[in-house]
Amino acid sequence: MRPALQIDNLRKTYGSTVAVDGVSLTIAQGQIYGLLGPNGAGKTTVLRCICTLTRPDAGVVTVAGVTEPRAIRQRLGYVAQEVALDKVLTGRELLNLQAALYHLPKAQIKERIDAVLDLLQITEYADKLTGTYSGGLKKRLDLASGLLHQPQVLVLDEPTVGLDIQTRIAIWEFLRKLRASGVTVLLTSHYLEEIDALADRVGILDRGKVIAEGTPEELKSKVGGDRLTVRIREFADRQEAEQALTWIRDLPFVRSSLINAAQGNAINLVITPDVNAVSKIQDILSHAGVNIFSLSQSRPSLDDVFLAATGQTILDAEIAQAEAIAPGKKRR
Ligand SMILES: Nc1ncnc2c1ncn2[C@@H]1O[C@H](COP(=O)(O)OP(=O)(O)OP(=O)(O)O)[C@@H](O)[C@H]1O
Repeated sequence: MRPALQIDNLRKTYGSTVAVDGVSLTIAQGQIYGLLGPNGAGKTTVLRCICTLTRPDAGVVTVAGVTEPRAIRQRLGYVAQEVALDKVLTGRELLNLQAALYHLPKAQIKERIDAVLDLLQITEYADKLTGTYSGGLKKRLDLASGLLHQPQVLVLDEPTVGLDIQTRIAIWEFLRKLRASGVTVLLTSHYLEEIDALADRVGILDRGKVIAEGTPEELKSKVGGDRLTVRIREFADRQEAEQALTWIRDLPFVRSSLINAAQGNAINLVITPDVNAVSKIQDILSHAGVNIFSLSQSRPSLDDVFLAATGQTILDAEIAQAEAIAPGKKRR
């Protein structure tokens, strides 16, 4: 079957910054595809190139078989990370404006607006000013707006950032329903669990390149091993974590170890699965007089996939990026 979306060797630079460095992806119809990566990895730039809002320096974007920008826009809906809603308009007025921008046939406009309001369950708010909307309601209106012209592909940039957990789950459910109706969804997120829960396939971006691609299960099983996290205290200092690590890093079942600054200097171990590792480590550290705040074993996560490919966790990559932009200050 023809892919819903294909990107070949996309490249985009801003001055000396290479935002997207040769990205190629193929997304099958009716899938939810997740693009994961730390801040600054190039996710938004990839989406903007796909949606014809940014012209790439090189590469080809094909949406449902077409490459011409106007034809792409007809087949694709885009919901940006933050949409500046005009607060003096009602939801319905904004959708009418959007319908005009998409040149929807006049006879169909009311029916389409009613349909998307119903789909997003916001009919009762449609005639209220958007200035009074909550964050979740605004996002639903954005989604309604992106779906107004019945696109085959819906592209969403961080659709749940800043939303409370109930609203996030409601949006996940909605995206699953959309997939079931045959719409292809491409979304970015730096919430690992969101991509893991939602995406059929995932592309992990770092510094403008795809560093891993596949189903979440494939990617996680490829990195292999179980994860064991030891926390000496909730926020340990690095030195005491390093000291504790000397007691355990040479155990036969420990494959690799690191001290995770973003997790309060927790000790992260990759271990051979199916060993009684937790109790062994507990015994050794207790004998050594090392305090244990928590000790847990888990299967690899998508963050471990990122870690295996780049040597740092997504959060550490974001902290490093923030430091590079404004030394000594946090970006978010
Ligand atoms: N218009 C622009 N002008 C200059 N540099 C830009 C521009 N847009 C993006 N960049 C740079 O390109 C790189 C990739 O940015 P992009 O926004 O695509 O990343 P991202 O993964 O979406 O991150 P975020 O989650 O923070 O939006 C970053 O280094 C960013 O600073």
